[in-house]
Amino acid sequence: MQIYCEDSLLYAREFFADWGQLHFFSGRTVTPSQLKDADILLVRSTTRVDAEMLSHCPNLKYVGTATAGTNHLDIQALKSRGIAYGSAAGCNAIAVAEYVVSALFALAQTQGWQLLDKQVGIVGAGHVGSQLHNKLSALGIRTLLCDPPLAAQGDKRTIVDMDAIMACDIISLHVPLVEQGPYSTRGLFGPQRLAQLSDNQVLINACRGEVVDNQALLALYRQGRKFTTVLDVWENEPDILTDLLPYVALASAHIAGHTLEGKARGTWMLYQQVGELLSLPVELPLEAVLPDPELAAMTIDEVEQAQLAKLVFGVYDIRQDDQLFKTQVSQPGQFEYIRKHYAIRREFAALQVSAGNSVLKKAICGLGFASKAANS
Ligand SMILES: NC(=O)c1ccc[n+]([C@@H]2O[C@H](COP(=O)([O-])OP(=O)(O)OC[C@H]3O[C@@H](n4cnc5c(N)ncnc54)[C@H](O)[C@@H]3O)[C@@H](O)[C@H]2O)c1
Ligand SMILES: O=C(O)[C@H](O)[C@H](O)COP(=O)(O)O
Repeated sequence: MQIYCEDSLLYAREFFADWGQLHFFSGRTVTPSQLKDADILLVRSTTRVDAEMLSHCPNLKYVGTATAGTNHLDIQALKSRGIAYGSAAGCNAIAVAEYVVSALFALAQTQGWQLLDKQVGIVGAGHVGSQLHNKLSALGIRTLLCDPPLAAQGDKRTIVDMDAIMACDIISLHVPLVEQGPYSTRGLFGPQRLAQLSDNQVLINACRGEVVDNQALLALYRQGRKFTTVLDVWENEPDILTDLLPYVALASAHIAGHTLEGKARGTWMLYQQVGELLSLPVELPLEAVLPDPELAAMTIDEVEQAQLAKLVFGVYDIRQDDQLFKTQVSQPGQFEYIRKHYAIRREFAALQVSAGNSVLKKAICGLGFASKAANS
């Protein structure tokens, strides 16, 4: 079996090498003819799989993306060719939620907030939005969820509309890129909605760049508007609007989901899908490939913002990504370079925390850290 795999799939060799001949390719530069022998095609978000590409691959039985987003796959073309396809929904939801948590603690320090005074509006209450809601709720931070498609499907949680979201102190976007229809998200934050933001509001985009109109954002900043933005994703990646950089409080190279666990889980989910599709033995558990974390255990004795910030930054400090991005990304090729050479980042669960009492332990575990037994 010929398995063609984008070179950014972590642990592809460990999971797939026993099942066939593995061939690696580079996502942005791959040409359809390179994939002509593929039985199985495994990608991440940087490989576009469209009708033209599929027309060169007569043997293709399965296309999988080790990512949550699927907007780089032409689902209609896959269906009309009868090719099975799959994604890794939820693989990196913890990673993105922890990116946002780190952003909130970083902004709280620079802007002098108490996070408990803030209300966070979460747009898109799927895997990422729900993780974020759970983590913030564990700390007692108030959240609102907006997800009209889920509301229409009868989701039992309280779902608010965009007017309620626009009144929140912090707005965090976690929707897929939807091009058309009643729930389209392209330009969800276009010139009008962006202009409604007041100078003390925060907008976070860690979903898809095209959900926020970057030119409109730049125009508002140039007019002197002062609201805060955190951008992990950008319109037209990798050729992004670098003029925006000086105005963005925290900026990064579409790495919100790039924890080791998130990437490994994505590849492992495709391993499960191919195994099931072709009745192959699925024997390798995810844990078998993950290295032990190198993080020391930490102790906390109070649910106090500065102590929590130390824990969060001990695992992931978004300010380092921001600094690297802002100093390097304007040079040619650097957006992709930063992504490809991203440092190893673990999830909060990799850090064992000793907490002083049961209330604290509940908050710490709810945020995602592992709890260290008092006597160990
Ligand atoms: N920056 C990153 O590294 C990164 C990592 C993971 C996911 N993402 C992006 O984030 C998106 C969300 O990820 P997820 O795993 O939570 O996906 P998901 O499918 O679990 O959840 C998305 C939610 O958005 C809702 N939604 C769709 N249209 C909406 C609209 N117009 N208004 C409000 N809600 C709407 C859906 O009903 C769904 O519940 C992905 O599609 C992907 O594009 C980015
Ligand atoms: O949709 C996703 O899962 C994320 O955007 C994902 O982290 C993108 O990462 P990439 O595939 O580009 O490495």
